[in-house]
Amino acid sequence: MTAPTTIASLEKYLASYHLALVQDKDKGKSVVATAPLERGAIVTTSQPLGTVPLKANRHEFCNYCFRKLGSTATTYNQTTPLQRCSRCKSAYFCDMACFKNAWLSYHQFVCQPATPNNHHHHDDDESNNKINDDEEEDDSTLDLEMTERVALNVSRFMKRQQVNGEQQQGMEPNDEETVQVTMEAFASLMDHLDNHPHYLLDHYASVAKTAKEKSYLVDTPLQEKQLIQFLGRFKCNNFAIYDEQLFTMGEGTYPVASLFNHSCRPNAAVLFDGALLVIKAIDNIQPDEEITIAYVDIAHSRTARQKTLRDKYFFQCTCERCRDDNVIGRIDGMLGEEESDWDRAERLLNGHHGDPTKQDDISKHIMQLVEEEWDLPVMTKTYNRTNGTIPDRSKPLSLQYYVHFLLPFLTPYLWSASNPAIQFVGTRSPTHHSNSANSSATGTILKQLTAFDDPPRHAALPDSAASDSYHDILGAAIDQVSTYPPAEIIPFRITTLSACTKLFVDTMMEGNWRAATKLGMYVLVQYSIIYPPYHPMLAQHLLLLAKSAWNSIIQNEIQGGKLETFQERGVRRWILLAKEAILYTFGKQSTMWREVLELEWIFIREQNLKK
Ligand SMILES: C[S@@+](CC[C@H](N)C(=O)[O-])C[C@H]1O[C@@H](n2cnc3c(N)ncnc32)[C@H](O)[C@@H]1O
Repeated sequence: MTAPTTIASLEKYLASYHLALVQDKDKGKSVVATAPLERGAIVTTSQPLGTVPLKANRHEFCNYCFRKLGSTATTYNQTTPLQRCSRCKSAYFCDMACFKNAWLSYHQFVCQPATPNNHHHHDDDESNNKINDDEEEDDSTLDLEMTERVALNVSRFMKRQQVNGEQQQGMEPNDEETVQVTMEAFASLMDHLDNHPHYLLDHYASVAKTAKEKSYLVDTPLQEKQLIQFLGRFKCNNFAIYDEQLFTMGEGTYPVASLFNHSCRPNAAVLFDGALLVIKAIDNIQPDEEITIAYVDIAHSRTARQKTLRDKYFFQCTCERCRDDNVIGRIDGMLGEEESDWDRAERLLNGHHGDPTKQDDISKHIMQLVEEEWDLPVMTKTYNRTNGTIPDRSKPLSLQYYVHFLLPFLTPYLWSASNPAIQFVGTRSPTHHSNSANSSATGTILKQLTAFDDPPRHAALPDSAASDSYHDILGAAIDQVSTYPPAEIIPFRITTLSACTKLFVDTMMEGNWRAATKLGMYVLVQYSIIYPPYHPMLAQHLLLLAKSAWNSIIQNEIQGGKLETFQERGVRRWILLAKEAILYTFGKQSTMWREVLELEWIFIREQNLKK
């Protein structure tokens, strides 16, 4: 009746992906590569031991497989709505197949006939209050639901083991994640129960008690003590399940993926294929190198990241981004601190009386710059790679100068430095759209990237970035901007980034594409500094920026403006970089891949029409 104490099947599973577990004195287990892994490669996949959809939006996706309608290329035009469980009226599934799977695995136990209180049919929930109620409920019930689902799976596994005797360890390598593999990984996870604060331990105890009293768990050999241990593991191991737009849909217990340690400069990223978690290499990884993922959004300041890592995961991060002895570590000094909870509370209490350091006033100020002072055609012509101009060093570097000064460092040169296969040869040949099914994925993209009409590197600005190394280019960019006198709104601060990301979304929603493009260019500069080049956030952002810039061109033409080559060049570069990044992250099966191909197709067609 005990959990697996061996990890033989798990190790065999990892070995089939060229991975090994090693013991690290500070981190516990670590996953290392045993063979070179190419950027874009699947490091491993991980099956959920339990998933819980967020209550507030569980009507938007299948609660079993976590696919949204139309989320895959093949089902894009499918209009069949999700099917709602007719009994509880609060769970949604793609079809009978998903419903049956969910029913067998957990839904038969947790499905309660609908009452006016637990009835969550979205169409009936018109009032805002109702939706808020749902959200509050999420926090208190999510742990219980996760405990129930995981406990059901674990006890089922234990029962099967009793019947079959101890699992026979086959000799063959297992490249499939069997239940045995998942269970071995789960049993090996840290729970940090010695570190959790008292109020959480009390919460775990009460959740465990409630779960154990459920009719379907009362007779299992699992004790409350073990359920408390599960809850401890959930807290420092579980994943948010998100969609392609990176919106959270739910939470999942993924034991195999939980073996990977954290870095604020990760070399791998977590993506989801429905409810299957996929870890992908976002950089080339060498044998013996540790594979890391980020547990927190690395766009946060060092203080904020480290606080979450301490409070939720109980460790002190010492990754390269968290140290000051290297270029990546200098990013945090540049970003500074975000608005603290205290500042925010004070701002809400006191209103905001014209203090330009406060977030709302920052936003107003930025919009004024974007709408009135930032002349995109003039700036692009002034600060480009061929003519040698740099912003006046005696004046503060305001937002638009920052963007036009830094963009040439970062895209394309930072990209080509991180991926030698990308070359900017300065040819002016038109881009050929080749998408033949049998050409290799990367081959197609790289050929197109060489068709950039950027000038060759020796003609490029700034000179100090003429080095081939990613770190040198980034270091030079950081050096350059720190020599300017401080601006009223300091462009490289994290507070400016958060204001601009919000404004970028707002202006896109308003259809103000010209402003959105400028804000998007600023966000691209910051993301290029903060995220590794093939990070999913960068892929997603490049696509949004390309779309905004394209819409801006169209909007301008409708209003009688004339098309400028610099605009086309920008859109083309962002489309190509988006393709490159999407290919290595979300992959060719994703909606994003289809979207970027569509955008490219429209773009090329329009260009050809004008010839
Ligand atoms: C999801 S688990 C990762 C696997 C874990 N090392 C193990 O042996 O089970 C998260 C825990 O691993 C440890 N950990 C992860 N990343 C770390 C890092 N960069 N430095 C130190 N400890 C880390 C922390 O104890 C954290 O709570």
